[in-house]
Amino acid sequence: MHLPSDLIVSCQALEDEPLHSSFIMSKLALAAYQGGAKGIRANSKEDITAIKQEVSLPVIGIVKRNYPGSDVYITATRIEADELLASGCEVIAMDATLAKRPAESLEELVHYVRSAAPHVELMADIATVEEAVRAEQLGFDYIGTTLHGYTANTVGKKVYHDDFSFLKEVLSSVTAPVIAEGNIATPEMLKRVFELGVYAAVVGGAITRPRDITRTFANELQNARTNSR
Ligand SMILES: CC(=O)N[C@H](C=O)[C@@H](O)[C@H](O)[C@H](O)COP(=O)(O)O
Repeated sequence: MHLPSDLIVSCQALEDEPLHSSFIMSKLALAAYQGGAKGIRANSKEDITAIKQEVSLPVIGIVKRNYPGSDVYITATRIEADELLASGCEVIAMDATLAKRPAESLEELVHYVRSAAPHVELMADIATVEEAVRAEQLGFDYIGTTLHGYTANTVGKKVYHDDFSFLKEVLSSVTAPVIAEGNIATPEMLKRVFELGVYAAVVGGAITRPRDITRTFANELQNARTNSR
């Protein structure tokens, strides 16, 4: 397996984010590496190429792109898969929800990548247990909880709710390695998901999105001031 059973740090900043820059993502990846990350998750061929010049960690690659008429935006079609195949990433992650896709079916996309690059592993970004089970049937190498809380039928849910009850359900429903991803906000949460039996965990915003981190501090202060009035 390309990914170690360890901490993976997501280094992503979209166009509307202040750190949007492949150079900055490469330095965030370096900081993550120096801090102890054993893998990186990154968006776009450009970012992955820059990151690969800075660190030699395995990379989970995605391409986020919106298509009209579909909610699927993480590696939605073979166009994005081709970009990732050219990026040199070790693992390609893709939306593996049951949502309507803009082009080929999930099964076709898996088959396409498998035939084009048998050495590249596949991670399924799922939102429900049903999707996790289907992803296992389709032969994904890893199943990630990435999209739980981000699809129409799971909106508002968080992976950590109820002592990670969704994660526990996924873990008991599949035998493929499970990756906890989404809203892991503290080292204690990271420790907990490994206790529960995940193979690996991806932490993003809590480490690499300073605007969001600042907001948590600012909001806490704001709330304290409001409550003391
Ligand atoms: C839902 C979606 O599009 N998630 C994306 C997937 O790659 C990223 O924006 C997240 O940062 C990543 O999943 C890590 O999660 P968090 O940043 O919460 O630790």
